[in-house]
Amino acid sequence: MASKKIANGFLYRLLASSRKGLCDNQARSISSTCTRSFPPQFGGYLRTGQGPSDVDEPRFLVTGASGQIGVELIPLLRQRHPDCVIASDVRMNREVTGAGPFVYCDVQDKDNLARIILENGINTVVHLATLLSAIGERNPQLALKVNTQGIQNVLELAAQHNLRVYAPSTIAVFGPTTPREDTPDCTVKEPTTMYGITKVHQELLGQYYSRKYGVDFRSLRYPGVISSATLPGGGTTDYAVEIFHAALTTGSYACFLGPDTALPFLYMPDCLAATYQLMMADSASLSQTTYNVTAMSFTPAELCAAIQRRLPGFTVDYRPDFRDAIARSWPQSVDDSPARADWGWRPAFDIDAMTDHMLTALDAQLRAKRERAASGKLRQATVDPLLRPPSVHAA
Ligand SMILES: NC(=O)C1=CN([C@@H]2O[C@H](COP(=O)(O)OP(=O)(O)OC[C@H]3O[C@@H](n4cnc5c(N)ncnc54)[C@H](O)[C@@H]3O)[C@@H](O)[C@H]2O)C=CC1
Ligand SMILES: CC(=O)[C@H](N)C(=O)O
Repeated sequence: MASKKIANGFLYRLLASSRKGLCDNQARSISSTCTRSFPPQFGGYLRTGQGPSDVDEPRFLVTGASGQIGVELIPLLRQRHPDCVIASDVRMNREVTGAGPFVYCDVQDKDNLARIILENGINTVVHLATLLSAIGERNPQLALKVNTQGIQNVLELAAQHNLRVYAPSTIAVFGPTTPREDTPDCTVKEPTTMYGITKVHQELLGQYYSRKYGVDFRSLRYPGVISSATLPGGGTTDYAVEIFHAALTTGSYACFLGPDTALPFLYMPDCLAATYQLMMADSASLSQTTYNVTAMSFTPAELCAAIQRRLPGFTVDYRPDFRDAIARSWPQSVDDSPARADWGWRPAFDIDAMTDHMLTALDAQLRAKRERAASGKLRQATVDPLLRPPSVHAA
């Protein structure tokens, strides 16, 4: 055991030195060869827990589980890893809490986080707790606190207890000085929002803990995520979800972005597929800790036209507010070729496939809601979390 640790420490130094000269974000996670140990001089509560990382089966703690991504990622993880997923948040969401264990966890409270992790034999943290871009601009101090303290606590505990960490990043790490078309992974990152600043901090910190302590840290830089199960939590890309609800309820929508503000997007089944694929990927295949992923790019006017082709009476009027300026500081499209090359990422939904499926899924939900309201019963719709349409990006 001792000699294995020394060998790993040596391997770590060797890898670290051979990585000099690479772009930071291209530097390979040392966890590929050093997943189960970290430098022996690391102190604190090292190895006082249950040693959960000695078992192969992942045991997940998901923070921020009541949000847009968590509500759909939790059922997928529970389907694949029965009895191995604990959801947590500072607010309850019946869709998450109703179907498995849920604990209250404010990610700013490191002791409580540590207690949940150790008492439940957690070896993998899926860190989703975040304040998004628009809500973050309304309360930048809170966004700074929650977003930076949360990831710092998670990574510290990961180093101390040998946990794997998946924490999504965002296209909000890019800013007005970044090339806006086909934005690569490794480029200028000078965001203008507090959310973006905290996510650059997260990306760099994850990379640092990976290199220095061997933490298996992985991240996807999501674009706007579109989904039908729950409303998004206060971002700039939320219009692309709200517009579908409006199309099926009132038949008109007041869009807070201008008609020609293009952004990249992912439909939730693709987001879940990418997330799970990266989390389960062989670490030897990963050449960086954070990857761009994308499936489509469109403007509000293009999305409106796609909906109008299916619902001809639908109308949109444009009332751009501060979120339009945020959106215009982000990429219009991103280059995700490293994700495709390293772990075989391929999206399945383009704008038409996504629009068809969103309208069908939301319509079914609205009907079910009306039926439930009429009968006074509570029933949950079940969806296949990794639903695939006829492949549109097969090449
Ligand atoms: N939904 C999207 O379009 C995108 C999401 N992402 C990333 O995906 C992750 C999840 O995002 P969403 O689910 O969309 O966000 P969301 O806003 O829907 O959910 C975030 C959750 O975090 C919880 N939370 C807030 N403060 C907390 C605290 N102190 N302790 C514990 N929980 C707290 C909230 O209650 C909420 O349920 C985030 O890291 C976000 O940056 C990245 C790009 C796009
Ligand atoms: C792109 C994101 O990170 C999020 N959806 C937001 O708009 O803040």
